[in-house]
Amino acid sequence: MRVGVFGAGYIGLVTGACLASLGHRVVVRDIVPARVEMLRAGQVPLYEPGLEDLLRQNRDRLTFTLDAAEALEGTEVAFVCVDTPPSASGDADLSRVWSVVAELGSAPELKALVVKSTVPVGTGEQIRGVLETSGLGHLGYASNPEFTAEGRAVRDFLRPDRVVIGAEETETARLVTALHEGIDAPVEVMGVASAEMVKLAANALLATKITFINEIAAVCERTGADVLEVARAVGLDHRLGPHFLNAGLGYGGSCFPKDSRALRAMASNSGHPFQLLSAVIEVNDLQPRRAVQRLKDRLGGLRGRRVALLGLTFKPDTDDMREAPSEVLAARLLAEGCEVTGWDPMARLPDREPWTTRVRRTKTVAEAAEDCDALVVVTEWAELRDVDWSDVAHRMRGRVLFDGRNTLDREELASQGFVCMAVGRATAGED
Ligand SMILES: NC(=O)c1ccc[n+]([C@@H]2O[C@H](COP(=O)([O-])OP(=O)(O)OC[C@H]3O[C@@H](n4cnc5c(N)ncnc54)[C@H](O)[C@@H]3O)[C@@H](O)[C@H]2O)c1
Ligand SMILES: O=c1ccn([C@@H]2O[C@H](COP(=O)(O)OP(=O)(O)O[C@H]3O[C@H](CO)[C@@H](O)[C@H](O)[C@H]3O)[C@@H](O)[C@H]2O)c(=O)[nH]1
Repeated sequence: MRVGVFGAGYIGLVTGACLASLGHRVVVRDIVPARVEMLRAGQVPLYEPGLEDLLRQNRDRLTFTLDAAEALEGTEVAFVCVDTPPSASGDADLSRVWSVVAELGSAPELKALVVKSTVPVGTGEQIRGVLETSGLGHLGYASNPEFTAEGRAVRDFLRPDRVVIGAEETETARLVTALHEGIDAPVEVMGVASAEMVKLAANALLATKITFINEIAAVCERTGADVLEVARAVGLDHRLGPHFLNAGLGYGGSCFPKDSRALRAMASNSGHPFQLLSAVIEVNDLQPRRAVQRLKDRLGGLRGRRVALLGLTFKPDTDDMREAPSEVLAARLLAEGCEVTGWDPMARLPDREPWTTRVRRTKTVAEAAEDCDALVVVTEWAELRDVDWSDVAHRMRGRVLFDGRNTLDREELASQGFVCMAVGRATAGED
């Protein structure tokens, strides 16, 4: 089939490359000239494991354009993969989705519009109404939410737990199902509103699970229990499962924070105060702040202290800094009068943020740690396992290591002289 993909970001590029690998001809359209030029030159404007190879292997079936008409020429299905960031009110900003809808114009071969972007429930119905009034009522409409996680997006797309297709007409559901031929996963076909809700509900539940274990961790710290032991045994209950029970510095990224706020706003708009979700959002906002407070207590104040943040991205294996807990940590530490250094192998730092200009970024962990009072592991990059920690310890003026992801071997670190703080666990290496 010939497919047009609108948006060449994380989801658009992964969708385009994966659909091409399934044998479809794909035109990817973006509005940023530099992005399209890079893609045409065979470069990938973002880091996602496996994506560059997949784009290269399928370049015969993939083209990139700035021109909406070119993306629609001969196209049977148009995918909307544009960003839906939070607006000031917390509601999702759908302006980019509406831009794509406005661009559809007359595309004689177009059979269906498929929205992959995460949108509030009811968006599909609104779009269908607009298509109807603009003479495009013959187009099929589907919601096909995407569940890939960054860092494993290609694998998630090609081997998902399920494919969700929301469509009101059988023909559209059949068309979108056919596009996924070659993917071995259950296909759940349902109404458009339900499909839109599945995406928001899944993200909210995952965010709640993380927040729940972070709350348990806080109680563990006060009572002598160890959250790793607790989470492991709790997760063995097949009704609960072991996933998303890693206590840490809070969830970040382009989805959980934005989608939980959007679901809360949507619920409020419908007259239902989603109190559980409000609590999740509040607890998560506090999580990195709590870590700064603990560090302050440990160091006896933060003014004049030097602290290194190890890992800046919201999670490993991505360059994405959207809503990364490191931002709050850096901003808080700077506000408390610390000097802050930062190490990350991949982060694309937003150059307009005031905090990024005040954090000295280093190429190695050892450089970041030079003369520091404390280190904070913010992102559990695999590279941290290969660090020569005894060398790092000798470069520091203090010995505190706050493992914000419970990822390092704290007994070994303690034997090298570190005072190893953790989330939901006792501090190791105290005299
Ligand atoms: N990133 C993820 O892991 C993920 C996972 C599942 C769902 N989603 C959802 O998918 C959507 C896209 O997320 P993303 O992370 O890929 O965003 P992104 O910001 O990485 O990419 C969006 C792209 O769309 C382009 N764009 C904006 N307006 C356009 C237009 N009118 N026509 C064509 N292109 C346009 C932007 O220039 C940008 O390149 C969001 O709704 C997000 O919530 C994201
Ligand atoms: O046990 C855990 C698991 C995750 N996190 C944090 O949660 C955030 C999100 O992690 P993850 O879910 O792995 O990454 P995303 O790429 O944001 O993917 C989520 O958001 C996407 C966008 O909607 C969805 O498609 C995915 O299914 C969903 O997992 C990160 O900051 C993680 O550090 C924890 O703190 N503890």
